[in-house]
Amino acid sequence: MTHNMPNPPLVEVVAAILTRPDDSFLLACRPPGKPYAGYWEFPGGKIEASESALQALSRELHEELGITVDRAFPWITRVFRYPHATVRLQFYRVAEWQGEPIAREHQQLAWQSAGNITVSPLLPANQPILRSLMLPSTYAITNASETGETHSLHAIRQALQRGLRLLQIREKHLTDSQLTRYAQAVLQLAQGTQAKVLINGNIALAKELGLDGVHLTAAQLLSLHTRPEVDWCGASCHNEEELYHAESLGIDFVTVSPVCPTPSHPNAPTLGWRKLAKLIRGYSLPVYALGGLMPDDLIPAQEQGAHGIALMRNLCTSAQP
Ligand SMILES: Nc1nc2c([nH]c(=O)n2[C@H]2C[C@H](O)[C@@H](COP(=O)(O)OP(=O)(O)OP(=O)(O)O)O2)c(=O)[nH]1
Repeated sequence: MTHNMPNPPLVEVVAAILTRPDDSFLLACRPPGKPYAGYWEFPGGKIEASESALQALSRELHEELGITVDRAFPWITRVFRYPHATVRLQFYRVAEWQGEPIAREHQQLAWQSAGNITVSPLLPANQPILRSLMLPSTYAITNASETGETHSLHAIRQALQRGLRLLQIREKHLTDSQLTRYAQAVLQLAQGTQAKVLINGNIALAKELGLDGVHLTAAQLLSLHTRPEVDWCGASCHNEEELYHAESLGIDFVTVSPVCPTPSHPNAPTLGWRKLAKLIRGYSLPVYALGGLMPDDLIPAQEQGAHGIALMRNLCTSAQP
């Protein structure tokens, strides 16, 4: 005889990433009397039946921290199974608020940095969130095939000086030995900076040169059954199937493209902002919008739920990491 175990209830939760200009974000310690008391979490709480996620976010942040949310963007959504319940956590990045956060529920508060968390323990669901928060908002992609290597390396040097923190080497026209030399030159520029250097498609070369990781093409992504063993792994996605596969492999982040018309893929139908938003709503991985974008497109991309933007041609003019 088989027993059908009832599905645990799905609890809808909203949580806030409140970030200061130095990129530190606020964590709160769960007060005594709640499940997981003493664990650190992002401020937030359950969405009530009558509320939208955004309304719940505003209410919770007012109750817990005494602040008024002015502007918040949807970010990532993660489902996590606790023994007592399954929670769907909708994370929002709160871009603007009024007031200084104070602990209105006598909970401890701490501003933390993704690479250097000094409080513990964290709620178990939050570990992947911290990894996502290590990703910068701009992802640069090299374009030496169009500009020539000298110009490309010059642009990369300038972008690194301005604080670029994530870079993909994508040079499909180079021979193996040319690509190795170019990648070594990029690596040398990035040495001593905070930048992570990934390479498009070539897992073996990423390992051989000690790069920070690999960026999978969509075809390569679909052909894989396990995540490549590299520190950081991104993937190119264009549709639901690819997004789903990236999620199931435990990829760190994806690009979704093409959002706008771009010379590198002149005949590809573009998504536009609305379709991008629809495609990534409720998605669990950070998304970089890609295709024909300018640095000024960062806020529109984040308003649609993207983590940031990926830039190829407009790398030189990118002001922000
Ligand atoms: N606020 C918040 N909750 C989280 C995070 N990570 C995580 O797994 N959770 C889980 C823990 C809880 O099971 C659920 C949030 O429920 P809660 O009990 O804090 O909700 P609440 O503030 O509305 O409190 P209450 O109605 O139970 O008094 O989501 C996080 O970063 N922030």
